[in-house]
Amino acid sequence: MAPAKDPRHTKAARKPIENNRTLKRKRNETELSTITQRVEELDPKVRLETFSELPLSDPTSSGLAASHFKSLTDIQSRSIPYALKGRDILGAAKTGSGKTLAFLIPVLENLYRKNWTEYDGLGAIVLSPTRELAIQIFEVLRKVGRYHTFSAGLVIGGKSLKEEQERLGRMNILVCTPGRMLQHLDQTAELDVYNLQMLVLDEADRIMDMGFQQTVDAIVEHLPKTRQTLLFSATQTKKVSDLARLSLQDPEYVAVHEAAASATPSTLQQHYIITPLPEKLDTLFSFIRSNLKSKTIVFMSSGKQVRFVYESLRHLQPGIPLLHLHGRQKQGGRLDITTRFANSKYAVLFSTDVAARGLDFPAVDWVIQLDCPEDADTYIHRVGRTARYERNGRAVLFLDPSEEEGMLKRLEQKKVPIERINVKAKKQQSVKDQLQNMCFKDPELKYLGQKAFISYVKSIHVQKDKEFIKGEDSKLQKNQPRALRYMSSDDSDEEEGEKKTKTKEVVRTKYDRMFERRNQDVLADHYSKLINDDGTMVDQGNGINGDADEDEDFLSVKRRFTAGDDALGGDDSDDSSSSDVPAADGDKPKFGGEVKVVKLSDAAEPLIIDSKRREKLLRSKKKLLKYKGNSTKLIYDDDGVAHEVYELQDEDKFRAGGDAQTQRAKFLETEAERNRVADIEDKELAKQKKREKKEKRKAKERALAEGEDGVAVLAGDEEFIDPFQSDDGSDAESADEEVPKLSKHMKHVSVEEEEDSRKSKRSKKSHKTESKEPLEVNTLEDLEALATGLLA
Ligand SMILES: Nc1ncnc2c1ncn2[C@@H]1O[C@H](COP(=O)(O)OP(=O)(O)OP(=O)(O)O)[C@@H](O)[C@H]1O
Repeated sequence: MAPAKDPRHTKAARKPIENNRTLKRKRNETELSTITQRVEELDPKVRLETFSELPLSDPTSSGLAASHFKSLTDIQSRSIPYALKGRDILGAAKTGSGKTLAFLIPVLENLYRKNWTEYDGLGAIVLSPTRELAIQIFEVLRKVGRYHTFSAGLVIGGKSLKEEQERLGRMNILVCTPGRMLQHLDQTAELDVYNLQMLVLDEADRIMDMGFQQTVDAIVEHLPKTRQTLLFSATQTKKVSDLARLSLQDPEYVAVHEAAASATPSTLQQHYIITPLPEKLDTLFSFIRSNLKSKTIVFMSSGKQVRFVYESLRHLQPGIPLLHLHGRQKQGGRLDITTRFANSKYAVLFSTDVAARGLDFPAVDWVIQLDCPEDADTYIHRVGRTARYERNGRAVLFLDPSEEEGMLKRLEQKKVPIERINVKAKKQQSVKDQLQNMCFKDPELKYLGQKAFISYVKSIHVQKDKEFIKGEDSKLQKNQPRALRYMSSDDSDEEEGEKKTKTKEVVRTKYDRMFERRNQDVLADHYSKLINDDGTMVDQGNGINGDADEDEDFLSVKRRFTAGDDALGGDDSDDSSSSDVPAADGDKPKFGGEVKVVKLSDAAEPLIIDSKRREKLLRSKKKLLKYKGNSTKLIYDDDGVAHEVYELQDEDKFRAGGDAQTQRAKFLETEAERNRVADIEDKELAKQKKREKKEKRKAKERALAEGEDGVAVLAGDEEFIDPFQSDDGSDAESADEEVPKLSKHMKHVSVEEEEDSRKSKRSKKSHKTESKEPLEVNTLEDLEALATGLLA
């Protein structure tokens, strides 16, 4: 007997399904053509008030409604119509004014109207300068784009390249950081950008500045020229050269705040206080104590500053949760911190400029700038973390007397209204004595203080705008260690010290005497290396100059150095003392130690070296090839003189091989095949090397485990972290893969500090033997949990 037919498969049953599909397709086609027509008819000069007035697709409209977005902000109503019409945009609007939707809606809509499907490949790239901001943009995209069928990916590193590579080929929209994007464009065969329709740069001025210059230029080289480009920032670049670099076509400049009285939100109250360097921590602590029911971000100039201030104040237990964020933390930890801060009602977040741009923490009450920002734009972005989207907020800038005039002038030029206020003397608390005691008791803290001081001096030294620091006296004063000053309990001593510095007399403060006592603690040696007899700083190997704690953001304060710049006196033969701290124009580096650059005089275009990490990267042959231009095939004649191929070839013979185009195509084809084969071999080789390395590491770990007797070894003097060891993150990737070890004596040490310590120890093999390695092994998660568990 023939089996009964599944009723769903009968002709009669199939018909309605097909009808449904056809109907749906027809509906979609009609919807598409209606929207397309509405977009064509849209007059971008007419100010619309609500999203419903815009010609948007159903999925976008539903996504906006589900996310409770109804009315348009100024920048949205002025830029979205142009962007929908396919125009390139230069969008500038105050912080917190809704720029993210101003570019995400056109991305979704323009791809939708083009009927973009998974088979069309990558349609749009959104670049963000930091990982945190990329994550945030991606979240907004997921929210408003939830009813679309596009696939979207977040490419920010932190995962294995391979894992990301496998997925990239299927993506329609990518939100990414420039470095990782370029890595994929260079290495991921599955990533095809030939069809790319849109490129978006959020915080465009930052992405276009010198920290990212090379990367962005290299990314753009990969992309098709005919595409739509959208640039957004609160502080926008209008430089023709920048626009040319991105091949912008007749861009529409939408500057919402250009005509406004101020460049910052009107709901933001801005003040500054004059607080000499030695009193900053007292003032900060007093401020925190008086604002326990607030959510505050405190910005500082470097990761080391952040760590020292965080550790110091944590020990003082001000009575509010403290968090800290800087670029050298692991990705997972950073994400955890931003999420915790976002979800906190009351907390203080100490941060570098990694959190200065774009981050949309809800309900931040105060932004404190403990260290003066490098320029007025950075000021604007930092204070923009509060008073977002019509909310109120307050910002206080701490200025050393030497910084007042210069900074105020720049803020005025940028239309930033700021008023001076004074600290109430009654509320001012001094924490000097407590900090001094803590530093005596806890060498870790003292060490952090020293590192913070070094990085502070360095941040002043590389400050682009030298006018901030006026006159030699103020420079001297500024260069005095904030952290070290806290170790002196005697104010009069300190003042005296300053006066004497001016008259070049040698003063022996209590603090000096303290360090003169030999073997007082593990840092005695380091201190004497650090401070010369005359009290000036000296560079020790990788000391000040090689001490690279910078996150991506910090790169931006460095001045540009082109390869082969004679004024630098670079010597590429010595890697060990290479530095990312450039000398003042035409000057010798201030703190001794030579500034080293890779010489690339034969580079096709000047190579910009603006960070140590970049310098290292560029030492790899593969990377360097990029700057050498295309190679040319040369043929030598009988006299050994090199000629271009065509010079020696007979024209008739050449023509016999077919026309130039065919020959070129043929040549490219054979070369591509050759490369493909070579590529496969290379990859196999790389895999094999990786396997061998892994096996070696495992064997080493096994040997170590067998040698352990379960007793933790306390680090002695010689094992202690050398402050002059570079922790520039050059081995960050390998460190990521390793299981961190925690020495039991380091009770309060943070995860990153532990990381630094491990790296230093690894590179200081001569100072220790295997058996002296700290024995307690934890997973990274354990360590992070431990670090966060230590929060006050
Ligand atoms: N049309 C809107 N209606 C209501 N809220 C909005 C609207 N557009 C944006 N927002 C909200 O305003 C806040 C700030 O938006 P967004 O982060 O896009 O600002 P921004 O201009 O990019 O700021 P920044 O310059 O600091 O990067 C967000 O919380 C966002 O949800």
